[in-house]
Amino acid sequence: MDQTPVLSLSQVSKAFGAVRAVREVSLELHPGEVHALAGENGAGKSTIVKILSGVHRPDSGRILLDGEPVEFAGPGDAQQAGVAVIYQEPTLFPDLSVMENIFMGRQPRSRFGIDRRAMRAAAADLFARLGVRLDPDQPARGLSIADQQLVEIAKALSRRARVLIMDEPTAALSGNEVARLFGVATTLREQGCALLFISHRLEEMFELCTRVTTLRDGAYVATDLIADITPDDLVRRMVGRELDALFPKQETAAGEVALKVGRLTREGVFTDVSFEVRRGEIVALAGLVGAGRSEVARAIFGIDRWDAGSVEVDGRRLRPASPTAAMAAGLALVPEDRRQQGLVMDLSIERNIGLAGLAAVRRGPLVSRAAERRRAADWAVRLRLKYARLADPVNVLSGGNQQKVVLAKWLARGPSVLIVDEPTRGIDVGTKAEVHRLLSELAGSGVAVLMISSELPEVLGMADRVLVMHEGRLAAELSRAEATEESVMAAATGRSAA
Ligand SMILES: Nc1ncnc2c1ncn2[C@@H]1O[C@H](COP(=O)(O)OP(=O)(O)OP(=O)(O)O)[C@@H](O)[C@H]1O
Repeated sequence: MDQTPVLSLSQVSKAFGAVRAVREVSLELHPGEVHALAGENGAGKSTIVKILSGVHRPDSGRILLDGEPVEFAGPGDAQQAGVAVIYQEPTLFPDLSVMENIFMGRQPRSRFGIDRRAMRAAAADLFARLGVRLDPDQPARGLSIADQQLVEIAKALSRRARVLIMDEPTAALSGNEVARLFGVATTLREQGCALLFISHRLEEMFELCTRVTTLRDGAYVATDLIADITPDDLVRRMVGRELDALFPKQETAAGEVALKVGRLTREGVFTDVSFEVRRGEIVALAGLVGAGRSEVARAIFGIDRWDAGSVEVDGRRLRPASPTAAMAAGLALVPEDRRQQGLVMDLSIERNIGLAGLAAVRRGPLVSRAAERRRAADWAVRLRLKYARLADPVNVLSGGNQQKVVLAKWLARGPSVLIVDEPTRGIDVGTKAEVHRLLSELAGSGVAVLMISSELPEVLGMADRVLVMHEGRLAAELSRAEATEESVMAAATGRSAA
């Protein structure tokens, strides 16, 4: 590439105390390219994003804008320079309309005040440029995450952003929404924007990106043309070793029914859901985002009430709407939204892992700190957690490593029925295989596992049976042999009868 990059980093380093998050990393973003930033959990990707967007200042090294050194004293400076970040879950003002969110503080004015007609036209124009349909007058409240991201992208465009950074934007999107986002990204690239794209899904990097820069343990590994490398090459660059099988599913004989859900209904959310999970089985709950899978899980675990039906664990009926009763019966739920439901952010890693399983480390009325620490250390190794000290608060961990702490917290409890909602979302390829092996081992040891997953390869690779939900109902039950990409998608989109 002979043009000058719009934005680049040269030999940039950043440490947090003893943690050297980014070490002498260089990165060039050219107009008209989608550049992937790859690396395992804790490799330093988000730190790079924060340096590019003016949130963190590098300890050493330079940021160059159009080839000239710049300093971003804060996010405002980076924004001024045309750098915009689209986060996985944007934070719009719910009570304002789509167009007010876009033009916040910069509304077009006429002699009589804010010119709503001009604002509406400008918003419509931005959406037309992006090739998407959204109503400028709609309130932001109630927009899907995918639509909220589009509002953020429109906002960035309206500010004439030249560099768009997307930090794991696809993690919470459905297949169609990902396709739409990729369409928008391609349009922006063709219009001359530079895009930096972060994802843990290899296929996405290969579909969308032109080049990829890989980080490992904060250090720069390589920048490659996507066309020149294979997914295996990329994994090797990220992990620094060969990977074992990604779906190490053990064959197990199914035992007694451990979880029995009968005609469970929550009005307006899901209807007449019945199924069983036996000891030793991994049953996947598949379906599109919004089909009601997480809602069923939350109701089973007692977080949400249900209107009709029953849940039995080991033959005993559960008291509705009581997570305490569910836990006492041997049920565990690893929630989808881990930050809000899974962790106490300013408590230490070891205390967070200990939280759900206090009984196991309790001697008399006291919790043994030594036992808690040993157990936390043991799980940290098993899940390849990247941390400085177990006494550090979980909020200093990278996003993916926080996910691992939630997993550890529930796995450490030794449940008899484990419900995992998107167990590997945000988790890097190296650890994904590890999590799959753990789930498989747990099932092998007699745990009944109900796994909600939007990743078809994970569903097909791990499940003994696949239940598919469509619009709040079970649309199909498929054996491991019957479950294929086509059969699951057909049921998930309502194209096949139960
Ligand atoms: N504010 C902070 N204080 C202390 N350590 C931090 C802080 N922010 C990041 N770190 C550490 O820096 C390292 C890199 O973290 P970063 O969030 O950049 O990783 P990442 O590649 O984005 O990971 P993931 O894929 O899990 O999101 C991690 O070890 C993390 O714990």
